[in-house]
Amino acid sequence: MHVRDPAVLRPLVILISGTGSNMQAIVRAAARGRWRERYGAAVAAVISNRPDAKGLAWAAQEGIATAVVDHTAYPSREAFDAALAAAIDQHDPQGRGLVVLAGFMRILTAGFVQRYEGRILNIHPSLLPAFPGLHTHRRAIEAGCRFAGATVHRVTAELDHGEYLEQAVVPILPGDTPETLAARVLTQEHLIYPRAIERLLAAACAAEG
Ligand SMILES: Nc1nc2c(c(=O)[nH]1)N[C@@H](CN(C=O)c1ccc(C(=O)N[C@@H](CCC(=O)O)C(=O)O)cc1)CN2
Ligand SMILES: NCC(=O)N[C@@H]1O[C@H](COP(=O)([O-])[O-])[C@@H](O)[C@H]1O
Repeated sequence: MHVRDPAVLRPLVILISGTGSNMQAIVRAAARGRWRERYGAAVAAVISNRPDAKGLAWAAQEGIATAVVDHTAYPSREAFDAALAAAIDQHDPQGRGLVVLAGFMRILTAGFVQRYEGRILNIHPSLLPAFPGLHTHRRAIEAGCRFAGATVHRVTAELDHGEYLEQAVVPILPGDTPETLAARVLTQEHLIYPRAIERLLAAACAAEG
């Protein structure tokens, strides 16, 4: 007898700009952790602002819906964000899911952030509040830091400023380059991002059923 898949009440729409290794870690964690059965959650789509994002092909091979909203095709941030929101809403028409930034490299407007009222997550490759913005690993090394890491946080209009949900710390080793440090941090990112998402899903289920 075919058992109907449980309804997806909480779609996860993942935004990427490149490799999408965090997206892949989330997809794997969702399957391994049976998020659909346990929380009514599933990765509904992977959307990129860059047509050449390698993560799109991986997601498509997994049978996940993909889309490109190319930021270079729009005259303003507001126009891009409006097109991005329309693409997201196709996969979460009830607005009950999460928008998961995973290596997504565009600053979102305040209007976009307000539209998703606290349902946008991001992973940032530093121990916030240290080193918001770009080139975090080079900056940490140049600052002589002994530790680096990553932060999962809620997205606000202010860059890399929202509530922290998870953090991971790694040592900066003698001779580290931005590339060697990035690889060490990325390993931890792949652990804390799925963990943060699952905690939010479990809490939402407990609160809403
Ligand atoms: N409103 C917000 N938007 C975004 C946030 C946020 O916290 N609030 N997080 C970022 C992710 N991010 C760091 O974690 C980040 C991404 C991109 C940039 C940036 O300067 N982008 C440039 C373009 C860079 C490029 O295309 O390579 C830009 O948008 O002009 C800074 C931080 C995602 N959005
Ligand atoms: N400011 C955003 C940012 O720098 N995000 C960073 O992009 C890298 C690649 O992610 P990916 O392998 O998941 O595409 C990750 O280290 C992520 O923290």
